[in-house]
Formats: sequence, C-alpha cells, structure tokens
Amino acid sequence: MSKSVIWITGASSGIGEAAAKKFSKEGYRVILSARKENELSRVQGECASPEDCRILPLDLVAIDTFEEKVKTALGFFGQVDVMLHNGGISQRSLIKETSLEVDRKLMEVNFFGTVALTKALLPHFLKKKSGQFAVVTSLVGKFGTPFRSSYSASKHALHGFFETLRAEHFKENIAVTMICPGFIRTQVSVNALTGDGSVLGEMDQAQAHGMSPERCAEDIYDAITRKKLEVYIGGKEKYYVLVKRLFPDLFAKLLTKAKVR
Ligand SMILES: NC(=O)c1ccc[n+]([C@@H]2O[C@H](COP(=O)([O-])OP(=O)(O)OC[C@H]3O[C@@H](n4cnc5c(N)ncnc54)[C@H](O)[C@@H]3O)[C@@H](O)[C@H]2O)c1
Repeated sequence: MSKSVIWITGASSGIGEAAAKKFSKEGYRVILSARKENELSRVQGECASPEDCRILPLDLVAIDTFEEKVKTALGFFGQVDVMLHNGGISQRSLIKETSLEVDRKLMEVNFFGTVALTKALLPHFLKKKSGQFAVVTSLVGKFGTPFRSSYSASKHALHGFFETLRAEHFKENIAVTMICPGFIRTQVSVNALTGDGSVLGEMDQAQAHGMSPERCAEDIYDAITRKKLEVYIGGKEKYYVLVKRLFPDLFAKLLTKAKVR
C-alpha cells in the first residue's frame, strides 16, 4: 500500500515544522509549504525521511498561483490525502488602534488564503472520493479576546467555512478536522502584526510558557489519524471553551479582566 501524503502550509517553523517532522517519522510522505524556501529545505533535511518530503514554496496571499501549486503538489506523489492548513499570522493590538489594512491582511492570509487553496485542491479530493482537510485555527476561533480582534475573527470564519464544507461533502468521504491550539511555544507573537501593520517582534509570556510545538504536533497527529471533528490543544486555557459554553455571563465578565498581553 502506498504511503499517505500530507501537504502542510506554514511548515517552515513552529507548529507546522513540528507536524512535518511528526508525520515524516510516522511514515507519511510530506509536502512542505511556506514562503521561505531555505527554511523549508532545512525542515526537509531534519525530517525522518527527507527523500519522502518535497518542498513547495507558497505565499498564502498569492491566490492566483494556487491552481499551479496544486498541479505541482499532485505531480510529486500523484495524490494528496491530507491538507493541513496551518500557515497564518496573528495580531496584537486594540480595535481602536488597528488600521483596516491590518484587519484585511489578517483575513487575506488566514481566511481567504486558506479558502482559496481549499477550493483549488477540492476537485482532486472529489475525484478520488476521499481526502481530509485539517485546519489549525485557535482557541480564539471559539471566543474573542482583547488584542486579537481580527485574528480571532479570521479563525472564527474558518470554523464557519469548514463546518459547511464537512456537511456538503460528507457523502464524498471528505473529512474535516478543526484544530484549536491554546498557548504553544512558537514565534507566533513575535511575528504578529500590530495596529499599524508593523511586526510586534516580542515573545508573549503566555507563548513562552506554553506547550511545546512537538507535543502539539503529537496531538495534531492523533486528531488527524482518528479523523476527530474538533480538538482543543494546550494547557488549562483549553477549558475556557467549556466555561464559555456552560457559563456565558461569567465568561464575558472574565474576558473584561483578561491580561493577555
Ligand atoms: N503558537 C500558538 O500559541 C498558536 C495558538 C493558536 C493557533 N496558532 C496557529 O498555529 C498556526 C502556526 O503558527 P505557529 O504558532 O507555528 O507560528 P509561526 O509564526 O512559527 O508559524 C506560522 C507559519 O505560517 C507561515 N506563514 C505566515 N504568513 C504566511 C503567508 N503569507 N504565506 C505562507 N505562509 C505564511 C510562516 O512562514 C510560518 O511557517 C497559525 O495558523 C497560528 O495562528 C498558534
């Protein structure tokens, strides 16, 4: 039986890099995408089976390149079985100090980039009557917190889109796994945009003390291989989803006191 193929965006660092290494270790063939070719080559070289990995540089805002990227991806191994949508950027700024350009940028990268790549790959999944979209959103894809207005909105939007896709294509054997991490020790806050579009360049304390990307990748592997519908990954913060569901008034009050920056 041929090895399964997973295509991972945002594979040049953090969660995506750790996931690429985990899936390679588990015997998957891996297609690594992000913007920086040299970083993708480094990750490929550090995977368990570099010969079963391919790099495919891709910018999530360059949606007009996606048809070609899908053709190239399918040319590598003849198929894609799992698309792990992981690439994205975060934000650290109050709504009142955030320009609309920054709001749009968050949506372009996190939402429209992911949606466009999905639409380009979907015909392949429909043709073979199988495939899985695994989507890294966030706990703030389930609730909003201060300093992350458009980041949170972009991740919420992904839940709406992919829950719909799951329902529309259930009969064609297309699975959707929504992955909602909490605080993971990566450069996500360092790379986050501020209100004027500049890069924050600082490590948040929550991320600095968060779960390791390797542990997160273990949980992602488990969620994907078991075809779970939705998972929450992280420390105590993942229970906020439950608190919101069971005690919405209390949760809204707690959020007004949140010290998240
Ligand atoms: N680290 C956390 O605490 C945390 C929590 C919840 C969700 N997430 C999500 O996890 C995913 C991975 O983030 P991370 O924590 O590993 O941070 P990271 O900054 O290390 O990784 C982000 C990845 O996305 C890629 N990327 C960014 N903009 C891109 C673009 N325009 N085109 C192509 N690739 C692009 C980067 O090159 C990088 O590979 C993101 O979607 C992020 O929102 C992270």
